[in-house]
Amino acid sequence: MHGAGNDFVVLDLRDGTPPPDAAHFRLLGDRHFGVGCDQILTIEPPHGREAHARYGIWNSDGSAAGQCGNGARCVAAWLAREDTIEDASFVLESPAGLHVVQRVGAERWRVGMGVPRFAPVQIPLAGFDAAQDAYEVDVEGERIAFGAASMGNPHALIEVDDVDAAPAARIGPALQASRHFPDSVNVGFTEVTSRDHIRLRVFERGAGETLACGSGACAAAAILMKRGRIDRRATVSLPGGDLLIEWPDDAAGIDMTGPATFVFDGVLDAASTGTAFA
Ligand SMILES: N[C@H](CCC[C@H](N)C(=O)O)C(=O)O
Repeated sequence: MHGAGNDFVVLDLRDGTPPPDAAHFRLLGDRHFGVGCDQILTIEPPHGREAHARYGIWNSDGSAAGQCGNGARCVAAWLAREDTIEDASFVLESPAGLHVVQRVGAERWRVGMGVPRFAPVQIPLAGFDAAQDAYEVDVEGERIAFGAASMGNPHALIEVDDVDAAPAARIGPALQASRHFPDSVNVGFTEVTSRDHIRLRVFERGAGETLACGSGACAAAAILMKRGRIDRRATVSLPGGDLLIEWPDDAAGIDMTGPATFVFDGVLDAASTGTAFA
């Protein structure tokens, strides 16, 4: 499946199949020796009673993640088809919490992504005590100014004049390796084009630059909305497609709306996980 070009292998593990180990996740994510994807999404029985199912997120380098916005929409679409869910909306559980998901079109879903967090300790961002609209650190001899937020996973955002010319492949890994981000970080580069539209590229933790990052779009919009740079309803244009982000006020959760597309279905051989995927 993919969400605006951010592609996934979805593993339905609700039959009790044990999740793959990190090596298998890396193999699944490998575009030459495996299936190939940015992240693997595991579907498991929920821990609580409110949710229909729980999803886990594994980057293609095998590392675990706390949130995946594009993945949430794909899991919702998978479950709606697999379990023939007729309800207009239902609840999913992720490592970041509970999310109401709602089909708003043939292949379009709205996801309640929760309240963004800005305290350095919640991101985590080391070396700063209190939340700031902008931080500055030295990276590779360059002074980098950025905003930071967590959607259940860490995000840094750098404003640029031309997003196409952003040094994502250089500054992305350098910021990820910085002592300021003990859990690494997803690095967004954004160009504000109007009060209700931004362009965004994201060099993701554990996957490199992807065609779209849902939690990154939420974090970028929240940082810019908090700075007063854009309105509380904005379109985020990523290389793989557009996402609509709505954040009525600082205490509210963020709603993200965007596509979820099936690519193919299959069953992995028993040597790997013996599980269906799409
Ligand atoms: N690379 C991210 C996880 C995937 C997020 C992204 N694909 C999304 O749609 O939010 C991390 O390690 O936090």
